[in-house]
Amino acid sequence: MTSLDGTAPATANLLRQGLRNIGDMIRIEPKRFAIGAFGAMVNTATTLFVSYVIGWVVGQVAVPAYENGEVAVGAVAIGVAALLGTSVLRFASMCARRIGAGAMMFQVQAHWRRQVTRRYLALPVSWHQKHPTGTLLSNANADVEAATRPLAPLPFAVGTIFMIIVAMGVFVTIDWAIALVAVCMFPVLFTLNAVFATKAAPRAKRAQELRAEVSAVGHESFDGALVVKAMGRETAETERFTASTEELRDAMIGVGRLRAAFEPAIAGLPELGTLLALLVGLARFETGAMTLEELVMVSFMFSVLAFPIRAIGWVLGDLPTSVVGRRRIDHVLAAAGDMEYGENAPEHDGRAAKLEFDSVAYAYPDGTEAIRDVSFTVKAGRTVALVGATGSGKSTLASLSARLTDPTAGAVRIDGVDVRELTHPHLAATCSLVQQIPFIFDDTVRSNLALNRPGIDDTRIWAALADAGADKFVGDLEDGLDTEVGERGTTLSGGQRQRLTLARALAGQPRLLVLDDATSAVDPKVESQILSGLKHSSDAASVLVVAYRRATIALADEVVFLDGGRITARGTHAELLAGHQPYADLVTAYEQAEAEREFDEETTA
Ligand SMILES: Nc1ncnc2c1ncn2[C@@H]1O[C@H](COP(=O)(O)OP(=O)(O)OP(=O)(O)O)[C@@H](O)[C@H]1O
Repeated sequence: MTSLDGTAPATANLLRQGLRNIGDMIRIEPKRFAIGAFGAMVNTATTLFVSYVIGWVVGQVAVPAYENGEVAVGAVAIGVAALLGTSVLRFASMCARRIGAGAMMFQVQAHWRRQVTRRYLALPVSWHQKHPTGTLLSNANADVEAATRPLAPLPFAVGTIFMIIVAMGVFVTIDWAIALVAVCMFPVLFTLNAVFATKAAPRAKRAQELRAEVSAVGHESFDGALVVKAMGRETAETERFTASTEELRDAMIGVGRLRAAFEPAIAGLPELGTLLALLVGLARFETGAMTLEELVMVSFMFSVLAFPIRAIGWVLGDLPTSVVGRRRIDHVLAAAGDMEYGENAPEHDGRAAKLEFDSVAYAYPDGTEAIRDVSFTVKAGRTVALVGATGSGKSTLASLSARLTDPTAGAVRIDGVDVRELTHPHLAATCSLVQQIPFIFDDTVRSNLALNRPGIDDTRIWAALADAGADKFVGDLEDGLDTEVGERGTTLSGGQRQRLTLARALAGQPRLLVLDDATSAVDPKVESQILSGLKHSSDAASVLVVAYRRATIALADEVVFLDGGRITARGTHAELLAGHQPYADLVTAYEQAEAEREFDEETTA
């Protein structure tokens, strides 16, 4: 596909793209498609055979009975046996058709969903920042379902095409005039489809966009449910959601109306064909060009074609939506900006790692220059505090340390190796970033800490909990490590959640720990205990900590002071306090804010 942005495909391309999409999906699930298509073909063959049997019974039983008044019992028995046998075969083949179609569709859906989510995980943070979660959910659900919609009726439609080909062969051998009537049906069928596709494609595109929008609005409203409630914005949020769902409803009704006009027209075609075939057949019968048996058989064939031909209408009717869905999936799959990992996994002795920033600059995709010419080192086993006013670039530096993103200039090195050269497992095992907003999975405490990483047993989990100051509260939980913590850890306090995410990082025994304001919700005394414990433990990791509290900052071996994305001062806390006024002002302001907060808490308690 040339365009990957989910735009409405031109009508001329739609059929080609839709068929290519179907071809791709058949290549994904050839066996299940083969089962469904084989079932459909056997089913249509039995349907055609019934036409033949009925024609034969009319010729061998009904006509002699009418003319001579005698019933040929043997012929009746053969007819009944043939009809019963084909009924059994029809039942079995219909099962194969339906099972093959359903299994194929769900397998292909699972395939696309895996591809899309794998891609999401490979794409950089900058890509995710531009794509709302609701839209991503819509890509993985609504778009995947839209792309695979033609698969449900596909084997039936393939069987129908087979049926038409066989029927055409029969018509041609019986009489050219009857064959002509059948042939005339197909140009009408394709003209109808072209008209439908022209009108449906832009509507289908809009409907898929709106599905994504509804999903994004819904996700945001549910995610921010507490803010919505606290601010009394329920009505406004409901109206916002209602507006987008109503637009989606109208778009879907628009597509439905078109289908409602298209499908009956397709279904009506064979009925018209049957009528025409009867008229032409009668005329040909009277001239002696056709026998009565042939006339009955041909009329019956036209009438049994009426229903299956709808399956072609269903597939064609789903094509515009499926092409739009597939384009939206391809848009995700083709998204660029992968973070390639290197091949280097240097040997180490398990002791703390050295982190080095060498003339690092970073600009966000929108052009905001967050970091400029930053150089400093966190020596092995040392603690460095990053201090700076809001927006000075602290979180950006923390993200660069853990390689959530790459610098636009300069290099970040761990133990002297550029982080871009390290393998992903090596980097993940070496460096742990703990962010201010903790993310807790809807699972047990144990699973949240271990995250299926090898070698993390209960002993290590309890040790990590102790280092993070979380062992006591986890020990007090009714089910201990087996306690389910709810979605995003809703059953825990903010400070408890932060301590669990810190313990999760520590359980992996990283050699470099990056704390981005990761203990802000923890009591200041406990925070100091945790950080001084980390600093003094025997297997101490190097620590880069974004800090706001004086006690935390004072624990650091060195302070790096950031202003507007640049380092404007470095030294110990005492040196900067005495010699760098902007630093002294900021730390004093932090201290006052902290004192006021504590006073407020004490007076409200
Ligand atoms: N996703 C983003 N896209 C564009 N600009 C961003 C993005 N994230 C941060 N910035 C900008 O980069 C600069 C540095 O932001 P950063 O979050 O690193 O600062 P910070 O020192 O951690 O701030 P705070 O103390 O408020 O957390 C700011 O000007 C900010 O507006």
